[in-house]
Amino acid sequence: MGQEPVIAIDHVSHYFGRGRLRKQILFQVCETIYPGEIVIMTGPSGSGKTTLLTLIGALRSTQEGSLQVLGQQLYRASRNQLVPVRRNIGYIFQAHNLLHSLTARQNVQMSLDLHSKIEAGSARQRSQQMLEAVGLGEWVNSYPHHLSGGQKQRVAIARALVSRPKIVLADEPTAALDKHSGREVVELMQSLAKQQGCTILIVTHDNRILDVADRIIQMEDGHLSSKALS
Ligand SMILES: Nc1ncnc2c1ncn2[C@@H]1O[C@H](COP(=O)(O)OP(=O)(O)OP(=O)(O)O)[C@@H](O)[C@H]1O
Repeated sequence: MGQEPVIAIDHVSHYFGRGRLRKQILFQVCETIYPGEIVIMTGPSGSGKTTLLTLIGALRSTQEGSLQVLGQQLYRASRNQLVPVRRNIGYIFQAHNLLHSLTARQNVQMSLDLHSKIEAGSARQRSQQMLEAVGLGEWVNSYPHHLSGGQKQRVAIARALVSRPKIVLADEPTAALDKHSGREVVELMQSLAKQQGCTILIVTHDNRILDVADRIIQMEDGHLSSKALS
């Protein structure tokens, strides 16, 4: 492709447990993901998808192999080296993890507060605009318990994208949603990400959203393979 990869995974293995209970979960996984790609990872429950996603997200330590994310080697990286990588990643999880005591806007703005260079007034304005972009302009001051499942997930998307991350990692983003809202949510992620030029990696069991991907990869028993787009 002639471009630097955003994510370069080279013979990454991962183990849980110690001693006799030590169990290998990922086996020499290799994969390269380029800027702007939307990649969907599918595969059976327990095959290691979330484990790989959290390794890429620098949320757990790489034990074996080489894992480069945004040019930073994560294997043996120091805490200080991980912080800038995490700041450039937007995370969207199945349980949207919104704070119930904060309004939709405050939940979104929280993610900008981590970027100390953005001053409060502009953080507020950007959060508001992002909520408008996900169709929640009228719900900016609502608390999560007044929002539907789909609306909460849209707040989580606004929160993940407001800081214009270079990578979005989403774990089962549609699991709690009905067919219509699930589709809406991924199409929204797709269009916002294309506008911002970011790379998206989605883990899903949801066959209804496979067509948003540029590429589908399949995890099976800790082994990753490519899957032809039908
Ligand atoms: N912290 C942990 N300690 C021990 N084993 C774990 C831990 N986290 C995950 N596992 C095990 O690792 C394997 C892979 O789990 P992982 O969550 O990565 O699978 P998955 O493909 O994402 O599954 P699902 O689709 O059900 O979310 C499973 O057998 C799981 O039980």
